[in-house]
Amino acid sequence: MSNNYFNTLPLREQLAQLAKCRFMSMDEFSDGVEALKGKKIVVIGCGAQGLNQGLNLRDSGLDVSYTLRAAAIAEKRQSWKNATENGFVVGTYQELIPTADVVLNLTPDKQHTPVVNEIMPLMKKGACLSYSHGFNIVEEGMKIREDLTVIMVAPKCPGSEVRAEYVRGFGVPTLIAVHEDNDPKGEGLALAKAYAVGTGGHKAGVLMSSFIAEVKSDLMGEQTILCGMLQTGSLLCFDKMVEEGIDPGYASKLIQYGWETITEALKYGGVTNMLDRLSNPAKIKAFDLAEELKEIMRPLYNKHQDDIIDGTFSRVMMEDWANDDKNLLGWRAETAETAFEKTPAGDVEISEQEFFDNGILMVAMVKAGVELAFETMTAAGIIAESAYYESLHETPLIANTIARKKLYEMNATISDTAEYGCYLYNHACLPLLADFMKGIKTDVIGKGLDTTDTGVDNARLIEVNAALRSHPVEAIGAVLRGHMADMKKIV
Ligand SMILES: NC(=O)C1=CN([C@@H]2O[C@H](COP(=O)(O)OP(=O)(O)OC[C@H]3O[C@@H](n4cnc5c(N)ncnc54)[C@H](OP(=O)(O)O)[C@@H]3O)[C@@H](O)[C@H]2O)C=CC1
Ligand SMILES: CC[C@](O)(C(C)=O)C(=O)O
Ligand SMILES: [Mg+2]
Ligand SMILES: [Mg+2]
Repeated sequence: MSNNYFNTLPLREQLAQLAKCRFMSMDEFSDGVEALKGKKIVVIGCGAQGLNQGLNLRDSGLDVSYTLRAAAIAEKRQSWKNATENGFVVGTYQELIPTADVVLNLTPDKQHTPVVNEIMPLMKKGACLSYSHGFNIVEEGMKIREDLTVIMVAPKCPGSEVRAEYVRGFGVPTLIAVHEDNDPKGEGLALAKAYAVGTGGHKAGVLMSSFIAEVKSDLMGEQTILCGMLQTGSLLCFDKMVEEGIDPGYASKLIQYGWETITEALKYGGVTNMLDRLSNPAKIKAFDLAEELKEIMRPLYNKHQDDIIDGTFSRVMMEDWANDDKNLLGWRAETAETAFEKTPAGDVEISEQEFFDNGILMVAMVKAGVELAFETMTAAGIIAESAYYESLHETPLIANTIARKKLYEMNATISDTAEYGCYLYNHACLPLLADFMKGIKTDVIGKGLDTTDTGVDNARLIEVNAALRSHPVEAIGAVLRGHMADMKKIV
């Protein structure tokens, strides 16, 4: 029976845990991966995070092997292929867990309780168990053997991009935590820091966080701006363009590659830079559309955050787990049947600037989603640094997956937990924006403003520019991006 750990805490402790967030300076990682050198790291699960984190850790000089459930080995499943084709040792729980110094639990959240109950008896005394998301500890109240160290190293990024950014010589923002109930030898922090260096996270930024702060922000970011907004925006923008007579192939390409292009500007220079890429009339138009979108969607963002904080979201999702993922699988099938997903990107040239000029509504949706998610998280007690990584910085990393193979790739790469939350949001947001979309024409999605006159009212432009620059996500973003010297250009 799950026992929501967060809900057992007094408000005072809940607020303290939500506010746990300290940006760690680079010199705190001067020991590199030393704390993990010579230790046997055994990863359970070779999926999105498992494979990509393992590749990074091995490239960082660490001893990594995979333990998979017997069926995965016997049936040579994709996870077995992922591990063996990349030259990793693969073994059963009985073969590898007893020798492990550190076990990385990178199985789906739905499986954490049975998996941890199965492997815990096999773990040697004083070993370490690691998670990349706090759901099992916080939302299910999992209790871990007292002699085991429990840590979390959570990349704020889809598994595929954890690897891609590492290979580029960069990394992805990462939250680390040591479970206060399980740090018997006081080595949890050293292990978590070495693990973060091993995945390359220290090059992008690492926050000293808590299991609670990570869960309550991660669930919010993934359900709203990161996956939900991009899914809803893709479907609404595509259908509107086709309805208005835009070539479906062009519409498909503008969206599939547009999110990546416009959010690359976001990654480098925040919301301000993204809007500065528009002409002055288009910037003002995008600003006004975003203000309208924020007003319409704010109650939905608040509901998602409220349901995450009080455990309603987790309870409802776990009911679906108990019902064999009926909703998750149904919504996944529905998404596959959408016109956007079924229309290949056309063989048409779209310049980098054209994605901005013809995607004014997409720019507005990203602005509205990033700002709303940031505002809602910080209002719920999440600290600005964490909210920035979970809203603004991760959006382009999700957009990279859509550029590869549309919503299919995004939903296949993110966790099942995130996918479920994305569909939940999409189901609520599509009807919520129906009236708003009635007023949308091709000047803001598909064709661009039909004027060559780029004149604007000075006072209004000054007001818009000041508002852009004064949003709190911009201030914290400038500081955190200042630590991202190794960030590499993707588009
Ligand atoms: N996906 C992402 O980008 C992110 C995920 N996370 C977190 O990382 C963790 C892993 O998620 P993710 O990488 O998406 O997972 P995936 O669904 O991509 O991979 C699941 C892996 O676990 C194995 N597995 C599934 N069920 C079981 C089971 N009952 N027993 C043993 N192994 C099992 C699968 O192997 P097989 O089915 O072949 O046996 C596969 O190897 C989660 O806690 C998630 O919240 C955190 C940040 C981002
Ligand atoms: C955005 C979804 C995510 O939290 C992630 C990639 O960070 C997940 O759970 O997959
Ligand atoms: Mg996440
Ligand atoms: Mg997540």
